[in-house]
Amino acid sequence: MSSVEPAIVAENLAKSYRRTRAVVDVSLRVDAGEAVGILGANGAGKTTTVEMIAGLRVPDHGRVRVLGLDPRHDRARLRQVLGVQLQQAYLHHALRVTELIDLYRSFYPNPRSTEELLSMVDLAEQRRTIFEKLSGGQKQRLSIALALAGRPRVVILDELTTGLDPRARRRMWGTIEQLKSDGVAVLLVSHAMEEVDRLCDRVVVIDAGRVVAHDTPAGLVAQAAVGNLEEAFVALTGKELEDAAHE
Ligand SMILES: Nc1ncnc2c1ncn2[C@@H]1O[C@H](COP(=O)(O)OP(=O)(O)OP(=O)(O)O)[C@@H](O)[C@H]1O
Repeated sequence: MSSVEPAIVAENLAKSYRRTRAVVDVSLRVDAGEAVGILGANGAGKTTTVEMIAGLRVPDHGRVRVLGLDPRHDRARLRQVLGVQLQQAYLHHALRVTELIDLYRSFYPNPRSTEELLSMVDLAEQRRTIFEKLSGGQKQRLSIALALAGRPRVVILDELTTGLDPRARRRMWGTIEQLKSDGVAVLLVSHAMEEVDRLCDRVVVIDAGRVVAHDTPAGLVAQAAVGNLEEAFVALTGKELEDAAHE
């Protein structure tokens, strides 16, 4: 594998659920050490896109490679290099935080230590808490720790900080910046403009299953001739980011 190989390449992805065309045509690329954001209104096709990239859904059309691996055929090797945090984590409700972390660590040859993971997501005090007793934000932080347990070279994060308080959010941003400087490739689905602006080198704007813009945050603002990323999003898609209004 050459060092210039992109971490993620997705070409012309499409996926329909019965009559819903969730993803019509999405292409994107993420290189090592960069973060690429996917912005889109509710139902735009963001989660479906990242699920196809992670190998959790089979595309109707298109091609995905993650570090040169085909998610459908190289599943076992992919699991060693890819960390995925999805919106709904299906975790064993009766296990304690450290039991879940240690379970995930056991999947990898050289995992992060339990202490490092607890500290990265600020859950040291909850180490003995049973999963179902965690708050929503704590559950989310745990799912991020689990995604990072195996020192992945590629990370997919769906709604990284939605529902987290400002302190936890800043801490997660620091974690992502550290991952980037360690050469990890990050694909980030977000509704939070401030987060995308701060963390993402490039942004893919999706509307109704298609890429409508793909540029740096500053490039999108310039393209739309507006004052900030949120205004650029509205100008490019004609939609508000619903969730952003509630943050
Ligand atoms: N399992 C499914 N079965 C049927 N339709 C689905 C399924 N998952 C998603 N959809 C539909 O596909 C479209 C895209 O959904 P998707 O979850 O990919 O969008 P999203 O951009 O991630 O939205 P959100 O911001 O609300 O999470 C929506 O119309 C949604 O209702």
